[in-house]
Amino acid sequence: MGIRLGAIADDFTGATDLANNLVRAGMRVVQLIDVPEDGGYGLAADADAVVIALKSRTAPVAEAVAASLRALAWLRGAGAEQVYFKYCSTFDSTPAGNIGPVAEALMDALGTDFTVATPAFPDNGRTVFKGHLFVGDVLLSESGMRDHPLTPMTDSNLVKVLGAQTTRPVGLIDHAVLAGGAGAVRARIAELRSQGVAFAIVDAVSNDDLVRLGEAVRDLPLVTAGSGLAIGLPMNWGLQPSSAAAELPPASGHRAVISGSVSTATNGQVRAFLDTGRPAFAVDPLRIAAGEDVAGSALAFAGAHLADGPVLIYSTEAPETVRGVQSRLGAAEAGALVEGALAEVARGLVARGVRRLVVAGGETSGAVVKALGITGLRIGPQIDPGVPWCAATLPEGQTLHIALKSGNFGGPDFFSAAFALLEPA
Ligand SMILES: Nc1ncnc2c1ncn2[C@@H]1O[C@H](COP(=O)(O)OP(=O)(O)OP(=O)(O)O)[C@@H](O)[C@H]1O
Ligand SMILES: O=C(O)[C@@H](O)C(=O)CO
Repeated sequence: MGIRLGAIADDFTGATDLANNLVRAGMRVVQLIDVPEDGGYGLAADADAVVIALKSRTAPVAEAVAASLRALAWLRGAGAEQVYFKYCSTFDSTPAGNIGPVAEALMDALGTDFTVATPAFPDNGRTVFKGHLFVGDVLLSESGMRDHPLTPMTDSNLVKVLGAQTTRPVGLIDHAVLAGGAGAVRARIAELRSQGVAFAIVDAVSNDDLVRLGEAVRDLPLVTAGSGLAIGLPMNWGLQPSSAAAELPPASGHRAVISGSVSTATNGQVRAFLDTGRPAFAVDPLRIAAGEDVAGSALAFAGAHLADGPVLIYSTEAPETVRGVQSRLGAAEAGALVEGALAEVARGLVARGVRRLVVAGGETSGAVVKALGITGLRIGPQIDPGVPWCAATLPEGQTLHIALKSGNFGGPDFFSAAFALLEPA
């Protein structure tokens, strides 16, 4: 039997976030790192859903479209009955805008003239009302996303934002329709379709809204959303939440955290870890730039402390410190130096017996997973909203438990909570 749902995610930690919500709603999920090169369908054996993680969010439009179509072809080969295009819950898009063109290309390839679009994820404070996206209590355009270096979001009106990214008409399914249940949503979809509307932004302020929407879109070949809509889809295949969907092999081996994230949430989590007095090593980009073997020093430090419990290797710093480094080295160069060093640290930690690894930061996660040669992840139990433990089979055959944390996700004691979750009950 093939998979039920096939998903294409436009970034790495976003893919894990989606997979996590699907698992919580009862699906067994495998996340693939990019499209497998030669078949690779064995990776999807016994999965209900496969999420393919791309790096297409900020790629040039033509590249994002081509990668998404490659992923679609693989998912159809795996038997996917419905396709889910996952983007960020803050609808991150460059001014050129990849969400519209990718969605259009997927619609054309699937031969469908209509789809829905909603980044709502109420559990993480993302809600859509009258087509406007809120982040916590403020409009998207008044949130920190306004100043994002790659994807600044200065308009909260998603009908307008998506409308600027597509030649096709964009409409709205508003909260009053959602309140009427799945039947009312289906009727509104039929109405919009008859008017030639191709995309409907959908309001959702609660998980109940997303469950109603999930039921209503059961027969659409393509849905587009943040990770929130995932909670309403598995039940369309008769699947119910169950802990069995999140089962991973038992975990053992040394524990470590690698943090290359510079976000506010991660800064707090690193501080909380340091406050516990556990061993921690700071990676300084300026020392790497000066030619010092910082990764080697970090590994020597870790080697001396791994037996005592989790070790943290981090480059996480407050925004003003990061800006200072970036002004001396250039932002891209600083990022590349740190990612290279942390990737080497990851390889060295695994060689020293680390089998439970937490990684903080989307770019950092991508660099670490690539360095470790991981091609697929089995998704396990949730640590905090959007972040599950996963199990990966390393190229040498060992199992590595790994958690990939998006910068802004997780509570203040995330690192300790993560390891506690893996302890036998
Ligand atoms: N001290 C530092 N100085 C300069 N750049 C750094 C420093 N520490 C990390 N970086 C770089 O900053 C970038 C952080 O991106 P990353 O995606 O890993 O984390 P994030 O942006 O906080 O999280 P997310 O993208 O998941 O929201 C990486 O390229 C990383 O190498
Ligand atoms: O939807 C989100 O906010 C996250 O899954 C994400 O995409 C992080 O980059």
